[in-house]
Amino acid sequence: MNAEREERRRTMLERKKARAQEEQRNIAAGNPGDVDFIGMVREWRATHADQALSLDACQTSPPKICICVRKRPISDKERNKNDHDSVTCLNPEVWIHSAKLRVDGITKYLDHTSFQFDYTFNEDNTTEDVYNYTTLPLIDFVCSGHGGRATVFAYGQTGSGKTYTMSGIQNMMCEDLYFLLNSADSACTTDNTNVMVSFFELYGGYVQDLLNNRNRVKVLEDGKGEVVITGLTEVESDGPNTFLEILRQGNSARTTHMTEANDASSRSHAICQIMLRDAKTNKLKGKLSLVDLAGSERGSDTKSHNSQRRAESSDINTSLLSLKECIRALDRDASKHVPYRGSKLTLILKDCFTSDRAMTTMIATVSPGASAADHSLNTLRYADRIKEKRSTAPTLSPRPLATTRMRRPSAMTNQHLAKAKAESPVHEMGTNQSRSMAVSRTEMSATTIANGDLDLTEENQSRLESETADDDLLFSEDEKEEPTKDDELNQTVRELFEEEEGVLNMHMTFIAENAKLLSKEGALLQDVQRPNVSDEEIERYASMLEEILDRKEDMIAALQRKLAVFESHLDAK
Ligand SMILES: Nc1ncnc2c1ncn2[C@@H]1O[C@H](COP(=O)(O)OP(=O)(O)OP(=O)(O)O)[C@@H](O)[C@H]1O
Repeated sequence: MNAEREERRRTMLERKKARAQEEQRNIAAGNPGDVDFIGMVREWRATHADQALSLDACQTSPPKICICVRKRPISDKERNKNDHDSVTCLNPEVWIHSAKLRVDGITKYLDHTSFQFDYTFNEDNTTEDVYNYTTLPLIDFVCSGHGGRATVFAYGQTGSGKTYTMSGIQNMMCEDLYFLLNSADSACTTDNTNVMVSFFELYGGYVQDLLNNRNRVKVLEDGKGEVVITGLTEVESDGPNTFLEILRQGNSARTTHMTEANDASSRSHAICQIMLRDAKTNKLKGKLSLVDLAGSERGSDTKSHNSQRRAESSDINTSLLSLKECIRALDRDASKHVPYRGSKLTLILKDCFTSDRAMTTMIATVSPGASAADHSLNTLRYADRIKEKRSTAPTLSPRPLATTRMRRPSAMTNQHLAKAKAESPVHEMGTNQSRSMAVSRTEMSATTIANGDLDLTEENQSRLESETADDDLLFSEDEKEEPTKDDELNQTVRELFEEEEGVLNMHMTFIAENAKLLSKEGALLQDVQRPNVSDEEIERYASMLEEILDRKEDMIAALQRKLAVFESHLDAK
């Protein structure tokens, strides 16, 4: 027996030493954190690496809605907190690994959740990769001169890389836009088309003009259903250099605000719109909107916030829920309703959802840290719901991408790009590539209102301006009187999604609590299985087990009640 005990001790010591060595190796490689978990993820990756497809392999004719995921590299701040990388992108899949304990409360194992999108970009992919596969086709589409509306959204948790990705995309598109406008087969050329740029922020219910001292401007929808932002600056850009300068001005207005007002940037939606207007008639020939959305934190993060912050969060949640519904509606039958009045954000982007010549890209950004896994899962679920149903792109056929992907920057533009890169917080990484058991969900039905081109003649503009009252969000008299089925539907959709969010939150809490209880049960069982356990200890075991089982029963009953109410509302609506 002594020899056996010695042997066990020796094995344990060896294991401990090997673990410590591995920990040191992980730290040296900039990968601190739970050694076992890191080891399991590493092993998982080694056995699954061959699942990743090349980005080219996933490229089809651009879908009407393209949803992709970008994972950023783990940051020094996360490393210092001993956070570890728990996200794996195997294009077109993304996997979230969660550390779990078995019933014994000791044995660790990995739980994996995966989703599949059009593309997934890992930490080694450059912003240029993201741009080439997601945004470049949209620029081509808009430049074809047929009134195309294209929108690129960056969505994700605060700090997950939305602004990093969006500012990189902005910088890269400057040149391609003019290259395409000047290409031989283009219906839009710089001779017959004016490139107009506006840049504004939606913060706390206000629209602020980033190209004009953050002036507050008004959003209004006239009797014809056209949405206009009155007083918003549109700056003409005559080439890539001017374009970069406009972007720099808009971004710096945002950045200044960020330092002044805490982390306001993460609470605002920043929208950069590039309008291609007919040089003679001012008619809109194409529009590209680049939208850096506000951080997608959930209600649970805002419990400690004051009422203003909670109102902001509620505003952001409403706009993000509404946005999801509008993009989903885009992908459905054109006769269906688009609930664009659900928020100011979607109202402003109305023509991007109601035009039959619309294309949308959603770049969902995720932080790699295990501590952000819940947020990352929420981001991926949000993106996953948008892409359930697929339709093909509008009949306009974009020109071959090869022409645009081979960008030939002029010396002068290069200088500007270098300057812009130096000024922007964007730093590039290398290149690589990286497929869900995407949960199929019940679709919410809705009905579409067709919309004509936004024709901003001076007369129209001044008429709309004179109609502007003190309210920031105005509707024509016709619109006000209308009892609006839209509003009711928006409300229903919002309520349903808020309720769904409540169920998901409760379910997640249930899982977390259940895991804790399982650990307790494991420890309890182990304790009572010792030799020579006293009667008192067995009694204590029985009473603690009863407590645990009661707690479980309560939790299951509460979750069942919430689920039943939610299901009855789903059926009713
Ligand atoms: N792909 C990436 N490669 C390297 N660094 C990145 C990448 N993505 C983001 N970062 C860095 O991570 C940090 C947070 O990024 P960023 O500001 O873009 O996040 P965000 O989602 O826009 O946050 P917020 O909602 O608060 O504005 C920045 O320091 C940025 O430089």
